[in-house]
Amino acid sequence: EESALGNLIDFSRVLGLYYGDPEPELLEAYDYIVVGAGPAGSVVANRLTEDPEVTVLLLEIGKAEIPLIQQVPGLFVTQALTDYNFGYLTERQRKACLGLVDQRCAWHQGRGLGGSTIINDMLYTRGNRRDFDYWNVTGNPGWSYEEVLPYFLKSEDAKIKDFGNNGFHNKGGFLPIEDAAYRSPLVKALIKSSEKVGLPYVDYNGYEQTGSSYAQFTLRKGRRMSAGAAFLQPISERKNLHILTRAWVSKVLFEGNSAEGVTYMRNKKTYHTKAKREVILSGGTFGSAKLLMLSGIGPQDHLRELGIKVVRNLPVGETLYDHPAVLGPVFTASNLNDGNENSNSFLSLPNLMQYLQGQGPMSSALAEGFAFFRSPFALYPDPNWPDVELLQLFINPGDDATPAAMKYFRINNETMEQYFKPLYHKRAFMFLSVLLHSTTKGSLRLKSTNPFDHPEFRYQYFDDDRDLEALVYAMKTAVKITSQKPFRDLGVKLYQNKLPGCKHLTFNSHEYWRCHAMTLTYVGYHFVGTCKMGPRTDRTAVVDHRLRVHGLRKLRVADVGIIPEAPSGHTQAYAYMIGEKAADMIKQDNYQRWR
Ligand SMILES: Cc1cc2nc3c(=O)[nH]c(=O)nc-3n(C[C@H](O)[C@H](O)[C@H](O)COP(=O)(O)OP(=O)(O)OC[C@H]3O[C@@H](n4cnc5c(N)ncnc54)[C@H](O)[C@@H]3O)c2cc1C
Repeated sequence: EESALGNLIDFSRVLGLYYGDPEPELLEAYDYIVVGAGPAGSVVANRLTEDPEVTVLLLEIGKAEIPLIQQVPGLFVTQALTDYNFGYLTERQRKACLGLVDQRCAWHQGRGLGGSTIINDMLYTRGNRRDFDYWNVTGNPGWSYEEVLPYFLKSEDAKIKDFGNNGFHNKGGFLPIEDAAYRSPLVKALIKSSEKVGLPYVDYNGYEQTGSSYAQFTLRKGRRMSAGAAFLQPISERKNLHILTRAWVSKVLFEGNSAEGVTYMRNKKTYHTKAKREVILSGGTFGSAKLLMLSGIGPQDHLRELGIKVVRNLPVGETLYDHPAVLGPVFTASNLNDGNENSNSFLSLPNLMQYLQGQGPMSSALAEGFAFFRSPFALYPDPNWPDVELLQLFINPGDDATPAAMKYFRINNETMEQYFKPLYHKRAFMFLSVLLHSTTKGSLRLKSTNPFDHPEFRYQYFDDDRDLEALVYAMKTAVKITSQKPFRDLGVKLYQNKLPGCKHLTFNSHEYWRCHAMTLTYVGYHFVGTCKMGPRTDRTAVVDHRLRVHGLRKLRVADVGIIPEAPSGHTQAYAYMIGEKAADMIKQDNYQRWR
């Protein structure tokens, strides 16, 4: 990350989006201070400043987004190689990431005005209605599906051809949700083939999630719409919102048990700013947990070990879930001549010309379609509550002649050379097999009291063997789906080359797929739980149902870190919804006017 070009020259000053005066004359105190401009923080800052009387300071470590590069969906994997990524790594894995460099997976996390939505894959999924009903009945009133749906809708400006008018979508919000402008023949085959194995074509953001579908994206006319572009840029004229980039918040300041402001560092100087009403932490699952602990809120033994004065003993960082995933299975498609053979054909002038008109493969996030279904290892008995997902991509890492994909996934040389490289001149594609309800739980702690240090992660993929078995089931289902006629017509065949490390096993056997998953482990990037929401009686909870930190005043957490269990969907939609709901709760609790 230190060597990223953007760290030496700040291109965002000239090429970045404009969100208002980048060096506003600061007030001594603001009504609200929001820490972190990811999707949740951007929504909170936007909604609270609808009232021109209310002042908000939004502090963000990263920089303005550069649309020229970051809004190109087809360049998705390269975004994580820039300094818009914190560049975290897992600890060395025992049963996972075996084909990756040092047996460590990349835990990319975005930073900048938009947070991870600047570097994410733009897939928009709301999970399952049962997630929210479960949160609601486990001590979080107000979070049932019926109660959160209006907040999903509030953000949304949907253009979805087949399902736009089914009652689960809205028009006119800040956040565009669109179909991809480009669809490969593979995703069409996915929908038809899934139907043949009993997975109907559905709006997975609609009434029921089980089935297959074209993905919906945070795109506008083939360009990425980050949270910054969607929620901050359009309100750049508001004088009551001050946005500071490159501002690293290092501490929340307390008087007794009441949050009174923050300390932040910017341009090597330290500043203190006061909050008259509240401090809202939207630093993301890792950022908010880290900041709470640095401020004395966390497990008291851990804080004392580091010499941090304890403000409140709470289980911050003690819960950490992800969606464990696998790169694969991989398939070849001998009858497919769609021009997406490899990076040579993909990064072509005709494709670039098409992209400029919001079309063609470069306008696509590379992932195209989903199938959501249940494995026999599902945690919850409800038959309509899928625990696994297949995400179909129209390419594979072997298509990339640049080091981008290899670095993004951390694929080691041996695996790249022997397994993926032979596919460069063949038309091949892959699935990502994803486990939604992981039972493997990890934790996050501080490495030191230095706010710039990465957190210490304790998370071992497949710690619970059930997670691995569920993923193997998903991979076998991918093989079943691709053996149906619509895929066969495209000449689709399972790629039979064995992975290094799995060569002693019979190809396509149960043991082989277990080995594949352990070798080519992928990360869901859906980290949740470090600031878990739950009632005071829940000894694992950090915030209550109104997102107030237990036992403290004037302090809330509003980001995906509050999600109590591994969710049924990718998490950006959750973040936008949490931001919308948090903003309303803050207004209610502060008797603030809103439109
Ligand atoms: C590579 C990748 C791909 C993904 N793909 C998808 C996808 O396709 N679909 C999907 O639904 N989800 C996806 N996600 C996940 C999704 O983007 C996140 O869940 C979502 O962005 C979380 O939103 P958030 O507001 O909670 O926090 P974040 O997006 O993490 O934003 C937090 C912000 O706070 C800032 N911050 C943190 N600490 C401080 C501090 N101390 N001071 C000042 N600022 C601070 C950070 O710099 C960051 O900008 C992906 C994530 C990644 C990393």
